[in-house]
Amino acid sequence: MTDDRKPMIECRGVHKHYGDYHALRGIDLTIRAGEFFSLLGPSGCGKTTLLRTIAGFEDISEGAILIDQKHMEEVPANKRPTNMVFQSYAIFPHLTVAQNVAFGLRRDPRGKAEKAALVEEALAMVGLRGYGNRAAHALSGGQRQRVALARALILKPKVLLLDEPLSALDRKMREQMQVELIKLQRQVGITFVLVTHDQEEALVMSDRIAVMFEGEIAQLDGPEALYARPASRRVADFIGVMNFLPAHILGESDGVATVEAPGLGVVELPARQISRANPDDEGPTIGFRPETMTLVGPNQAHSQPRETNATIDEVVYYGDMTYYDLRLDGAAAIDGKAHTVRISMRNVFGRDVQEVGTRTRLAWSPGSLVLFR
Ligand SMILES: Nc1ncnc2c1ncn2[C@@H]1O[C@H](COP(=O)(O)OP(=O)(O)OP(=O)(O)O)[C@@H](O)[C@H]1O
Repeated sequence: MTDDRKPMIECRGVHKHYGDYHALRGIDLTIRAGEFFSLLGPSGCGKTTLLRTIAGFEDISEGAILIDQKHMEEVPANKRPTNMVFQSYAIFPHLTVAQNVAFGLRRDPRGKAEKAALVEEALAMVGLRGYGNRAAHALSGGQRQRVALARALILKPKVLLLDEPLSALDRKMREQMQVELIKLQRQVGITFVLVTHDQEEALVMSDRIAVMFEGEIAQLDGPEALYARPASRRVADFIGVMNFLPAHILGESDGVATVEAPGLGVVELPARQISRANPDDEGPTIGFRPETMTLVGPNQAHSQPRETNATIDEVVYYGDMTYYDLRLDGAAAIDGKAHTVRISMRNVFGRDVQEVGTRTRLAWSPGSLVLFR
């Protein structure tokens, strides 16, 4: 899919050093106008640093950052067309909700009545219409974060930068706010850049995601591509659960690799299922997601092209789902190791959860495999 929306944020060869520490190592990135973009990675990977350099809270050591096609080198944070929402809501508990939101307009020359109307509009946007006179200290965590959002949006920035804005909320509230943030972003059309270490949150909310490790972007893709075709084992491991089996490459022609993997036999994988070379990886590996293979009962029909016999080693019941750890038949024959893989099955009415020790069949398709090489 081509995207002809204009670039809103461009990072060109951005490096950041803190003394001897090299926190950003050559970031090249274009975020388009109106995109919901996430920076995702483990603690310390540099995602917050990157966000803060875009905001202008940190200088960069090398490279360039452009916002709305203008160089930001000489532009201080308060003159950039960006606004930031922090993890800790940073609202003033002794002020009312409306006073907190109006704080975003403190340097704005408009009159009192006009400002009050803008405050009302911003509160309506975040679902807090009529809350203006409440005391901020009496709000719930989710409501406080809405106030912080309203305060950031009232200035109508071109870019909203969000630094783990939902991480202080409990799970239910977080999921609710995720959906509301998506709706809000569509409604206002502002470019959102979200920093998160929560892969599920990034998948749920983003148009595109940059996965970062150690100051570098490991992969930049849409959620589905990132999940289905991770560029390396490390990305695959960070985004959800993936099974890995050592693979033996028997041959390759016209971009199609013929590969043997323990328990799976010989498969042919086209180029789109082969992930780019990655220096971290140890030897060729086959990967697949737990939900791409299915347990089938002794007489049960299935429509998958391939089948492997297996023994159930472990069962973990989650209510809506069950995870099964399986030992694949024939797996040990190849390298003498018993390879276990994890399969997830949605629990449906009328289908029993299988027990440990049960012999079973596993139905699968080569189309769900990824080769890392
Ligand atoms: N002001 C600073 N001085 C020195 N080192 C810093 C400074 N700010 C960040 N760092 C280091 O840079 C690295 C990246 O930090 P950053 O906060 O960007 O990571 P992160 O991916 O956002 O992680 P987290 O989710 O834990 O905040 C870390 O190792 C951190 O210790």
